[in-house]
Amino acid sequence: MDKKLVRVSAALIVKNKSFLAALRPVNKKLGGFWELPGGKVEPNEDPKDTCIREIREELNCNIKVNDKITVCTFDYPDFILQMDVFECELIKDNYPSLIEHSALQWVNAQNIFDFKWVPADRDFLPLIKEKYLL
Ligand SMILES: Nc1nc2c([nH]c(=O)n2[C@H]2C[C@H](O)[C@@H](COP(=O)(O)OP(=O)(O)OP(=O)(O)O)O2)c(=O)[nH]1
Repeated sequence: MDKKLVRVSAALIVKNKSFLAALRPVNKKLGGFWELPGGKVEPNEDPKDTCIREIREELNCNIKVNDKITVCTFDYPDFILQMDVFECELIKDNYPSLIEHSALQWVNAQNIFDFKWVPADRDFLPLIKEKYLL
């Protein structure tokens, strides 16, 4: 049987040459790995709107979504991921809250590869480091 294609939108929330990473809870799929905040695109939803909605749900804050950085495709054992990654910024006076994740962390050029990232994200982190953190 063909694997299911799962469409996801992820937010690279950039601030002062750092971006926000979130730790997936251990009881979830890919638990204990770090990811970009975001989630599944709903039917007929614009992927940019997915980012805005998910960041409100997961971090209780408002973001502005800028350009698409990359589309990441990854073949997981049980599904195929197709994830749009957008450059985002926090709207003034918005601060992320820990709601659905186990931890949040600002990541910079020095510590980016110290985190245990979800497998799909490992592919595009060098690009992010070069473009946004240096
Ligand atoms: N948000 C996010 N998801 C990612 C990233 N990299 C990556 O492989 N994924 C995967 C993990 C999940 O399988 C899927 C995102 O969907 P989700 O956030 O709704 O996942 P979930 O496990 O919380 O949801 P569910 O299946 O329990 O409903 O994409 C990433 O950087 N950010």
